[in-house]
Amino acid sequence: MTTSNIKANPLGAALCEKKWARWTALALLASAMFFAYIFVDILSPLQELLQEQRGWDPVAYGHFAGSEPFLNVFVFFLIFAGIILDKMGVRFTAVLSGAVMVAGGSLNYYAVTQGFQDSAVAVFLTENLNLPSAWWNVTPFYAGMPASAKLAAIGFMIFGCGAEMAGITVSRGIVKWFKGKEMALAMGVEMAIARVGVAVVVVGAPVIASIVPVEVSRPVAYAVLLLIIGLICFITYGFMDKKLDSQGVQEEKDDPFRVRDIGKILRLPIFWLVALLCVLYYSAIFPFQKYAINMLQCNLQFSAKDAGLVFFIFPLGAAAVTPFLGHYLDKYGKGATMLIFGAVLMILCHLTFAFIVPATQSVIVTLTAVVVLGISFALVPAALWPSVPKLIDEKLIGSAYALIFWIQNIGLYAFPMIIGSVLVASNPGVTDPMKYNYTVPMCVFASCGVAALLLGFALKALDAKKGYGLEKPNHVADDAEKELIGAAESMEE
Ligand SMILES: NCCCC[C@H](NC(=O)[C@@H](N)CCCCN)C(=O)O
Repeated sequence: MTTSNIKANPLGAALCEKKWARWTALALLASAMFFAYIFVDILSPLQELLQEQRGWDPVAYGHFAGSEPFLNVFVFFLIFAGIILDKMGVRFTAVLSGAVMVAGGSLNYYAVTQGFQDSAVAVFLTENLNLPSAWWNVTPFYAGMPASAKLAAIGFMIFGCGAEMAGITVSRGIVKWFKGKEMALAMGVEMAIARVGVAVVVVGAPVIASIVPVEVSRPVAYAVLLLIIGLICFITYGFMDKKLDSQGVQEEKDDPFRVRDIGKILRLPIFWLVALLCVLYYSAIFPFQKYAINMLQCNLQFSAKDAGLVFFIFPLGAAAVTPFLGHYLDKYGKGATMLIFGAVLMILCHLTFAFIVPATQSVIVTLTAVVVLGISFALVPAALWPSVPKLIDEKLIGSAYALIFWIQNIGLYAFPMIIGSVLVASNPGVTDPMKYNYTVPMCVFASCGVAALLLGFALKALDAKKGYGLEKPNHVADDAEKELIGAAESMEE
C-alpha cells in the first residue's frame, strides 16, 4: 500500500491546497466530460431525421448506438487505457483521451454529412462489412447496413475509447486534487454537469438540426466543436497538473507496470462486489434510458415529444441532487448505505413502470417514479465512484477504475440487446411500436436492482468486517488506514 500522495512542498502551499485552483482544475476536467456526454447522445433525438435523410431504420440506428463500447469491451481498450493512466499519469492520458474523442467524433460527423453520401468511401463501405446476423457477429455491422451508419459506428467506437478513457482519467484527476478534501462533492459536481449535458442534447439537437435547410449533421458538427474545446480544456488542465507535480504533489505511478498488478486488483473480493454492483446498477439505467421514451409512449399513449419532456426530468433531477449527496458523503460518510438505498429506489421505480403505470396510466405516478429514479441515479454514482480510492492502492487506481468500467461496459453492450429480445419475445405478434407491453423488460431491470441490492448488503458487511471505511467520511479513511488494512490482509494471507 502506498503512503499519501501529498509530499512536503518546499515552495509553500501546493496548488491543490488552494480552493480556487483545485476547483478550476475540476471546472476544466468537468467541462471536457460535459462535452463528451453531449456527443454521446447527440443523435438520439434525431432518429426520425436520420431515417428521412440518411436511410437509417431503427435497426441501423440501434447498431450504431450500440457500437460505442465495442472496442472497449472486445479489444480490451479500457484495460489498456487503465494501464496507460497508471503508467503515464493524468496529464498525458487526459490529452490523449481528448484527442481520441475528437478523431472519433470527426469521423462520426463526416459519416452523416451529405459529402460522405456521394464519396468513394461510401461505395466501398456499401460493398464491405456486410457481416451475417449470426451469433458470433458481436460487431455492430450487418449485411445491408447503410454505409453512413457503418462509418458512423466506426467513428463512434473510436470516440467511445476516448470517452471512457477520459472518464477514468477525470476520476483519477479528481482523486489527485481533492483527496482528503471535498472529493465526493467534486465527483458529484462533475457527474451533475455531465447529466446536464444529456438534458441539453434532448432539447438542443432537434432545434439546431431544424434550422433551414434542415440538416441532420449540423448538431454533430457543433458537438465536434465542443469536443475540440474539451481537448483545449484538457490541455489547459495539463499546465495546472504539471505545476502541481513540480510542487511535489505527484500522483503515485505504477512504474514499471506489471500484469500481476491487475491480478492483485482482481483477487480482492471487495473489488468484485463493487464491479458487479456497478454493472448491474448501470445496466438497469443507461440501457433503460434507450427504451424509456418508447415505454412511456406505449403506457401513456404520449407522443415522442411529450414522453421526452417527461423523461427530461430524469437527468436533471439526478444533476440537482448528486452534488448534495457527494457533500453528504464527504461530511458524514454512509457510502455503502447510500448504495443500498439507491438500489431499493431503483427496484421500486422499475416495478412501478412494470405494473402500476400500465394499470393506472397515471401521469402523476409516472412523474413521481421518474423523479425517484433520478434520486436513485444520484445516490449510487455519488457513493460508488468516490468509494473506489478507499479500496484500492493509489498507484493502481487508474487500472481499478478501468477494470470497473470494462465490466460495466460489458453490461452496457449486452443489455440493450437482451432487453430488445425480451421485449419482442414477451410481445408475440406485436408490430406496432406504440403497442408494446413493457412489463417483462421492466421486471428484468428490477431484478438487476435486486441483485445490486444484495451486493450492496454484502459490501456493507465486508466493509464492517475489514474496515475499508466506506461508511466513514472521506477524509477519515486515509492512506494510513488503508495501510493498516493492507497489513492485516497480508497477515491473514
Ligand atoms: N468521472 C466519471 C465517473 C463515472 C461516471 C459514470 N460514467 C460511467 O460509468 C461511464 N463508464 C459510462 C458512460 C456511459 C455513457 N455512454 C456516470 O455515472 O455517468
